[in-house]
Amino acid sequence: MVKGKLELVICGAAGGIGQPLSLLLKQSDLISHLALFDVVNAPGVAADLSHINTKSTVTGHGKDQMDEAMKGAHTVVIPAGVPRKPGMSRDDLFKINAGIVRDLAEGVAKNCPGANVLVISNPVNSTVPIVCEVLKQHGVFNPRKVFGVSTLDAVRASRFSFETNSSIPPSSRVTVVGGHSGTTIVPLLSQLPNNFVGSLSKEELEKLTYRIQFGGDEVVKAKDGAGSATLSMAFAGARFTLAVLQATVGGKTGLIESTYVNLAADADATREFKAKTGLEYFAQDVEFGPEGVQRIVPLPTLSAYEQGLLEVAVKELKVNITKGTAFITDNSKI
Ligand SMILES: NC(=O)c1ccc[n+]([C@@H]2O[C@H](COP(=O)([O-])OP(=O)(O)OC[C@H]3O[C@@H](n4cnc5c(N)ncnc54)[C@H](O)[C@@H]3O)[C@@H](O)[C@H]2O)c1
Ligand SMILES: O=C(O)C[C@H](O)C(=O)O
Repeated sequence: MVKGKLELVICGAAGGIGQPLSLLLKQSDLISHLALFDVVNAPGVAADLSHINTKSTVTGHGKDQMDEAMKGAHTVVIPAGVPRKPGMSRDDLFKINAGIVRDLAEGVAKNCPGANVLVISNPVNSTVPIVCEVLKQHGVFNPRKVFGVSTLDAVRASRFSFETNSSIPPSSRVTVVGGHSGTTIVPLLSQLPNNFVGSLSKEELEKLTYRIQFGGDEVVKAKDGAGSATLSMAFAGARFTLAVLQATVGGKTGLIESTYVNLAADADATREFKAKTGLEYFAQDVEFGPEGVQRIVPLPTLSAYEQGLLEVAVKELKVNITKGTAFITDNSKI
């Protein structure tokens, strides 16, 4: 095991997301050691990336080498698991991915209990509760360090808004709250400048919102059985991961991204929302700090349309969260 100042592990590193994500993160000087873990092909991907002339050392770890990959890691990114095929919902992935994510969370608890855990594997609305419950069972849960990576929703919201009205720069950040599946995805387009929402008809706003909510399905359909978003996800995943690293080790302040977290990460700021909705997890704007979540940014005033979207999202999230939590609490191995 090669040790540097900051080790980042990618679990599922040889996959459709894992490979381009590893490539993008190999370019970061914040990372000293990039450990690539997968049940297949990790050594080959690592050998390839290790030839890139940037700072980080890259190592590959196969099926029985999760512990060595994770030992002492600062940050663990998890895109491990199967993707959707046409006609499937993200929840249809639960029966396979829940066990994969559970086992990886066990590895975190054992090898790097203080690590940031960035969950990409679907269904995110349920896999984040799985990670949290496993860490709780081991007595190492810190809600400020577990993140559901819903950044792709924000990336889509920015790009699709620009396509709708080019007064909104494609690089503008859009707050997207709720969760990461269909109608749990609530883009707060009313927060965009230049009276963006006011410039849209009701139909245009509904069409844009729907495209953001179901952007994943658009890619699954277009890939026609070859999987789901990988390259745009790698882009979004790298943006999110680097924001976490810049805040936790890079000394940067004020960085904000929408991300799906356990609301205990900022209990004071979310107490009223949690009491009103009954939700323990929710995607919201988070400002990063040295310990992960610095604060959860209070929800802005929503439009009547967004309030309606939120009410639908809350109902579905409750089901998703309960499913993930129960997978661990009702099947405790410890
Ligand atoms: N959060 C998001 O916005 C978002 C976006 C796109 C895809 N996803 C999800 O990401 C996941 C991965 O998608 P993909 O297209 O990269 O799939 P993929 O099948 O191309 O890659 C998955 C990788 O995980 C590996 N793997 C499987 N079991 C493992 C285990 N126990 N330990 C370590 N590695 C393991 C596989 O060998 C494979 O290399 C899917 O669940 C997909 O739904 C999430
Ligand atoms: O749609 C999927 O299944 C993958 C991912 O969650 C996405 O939003 O692209």
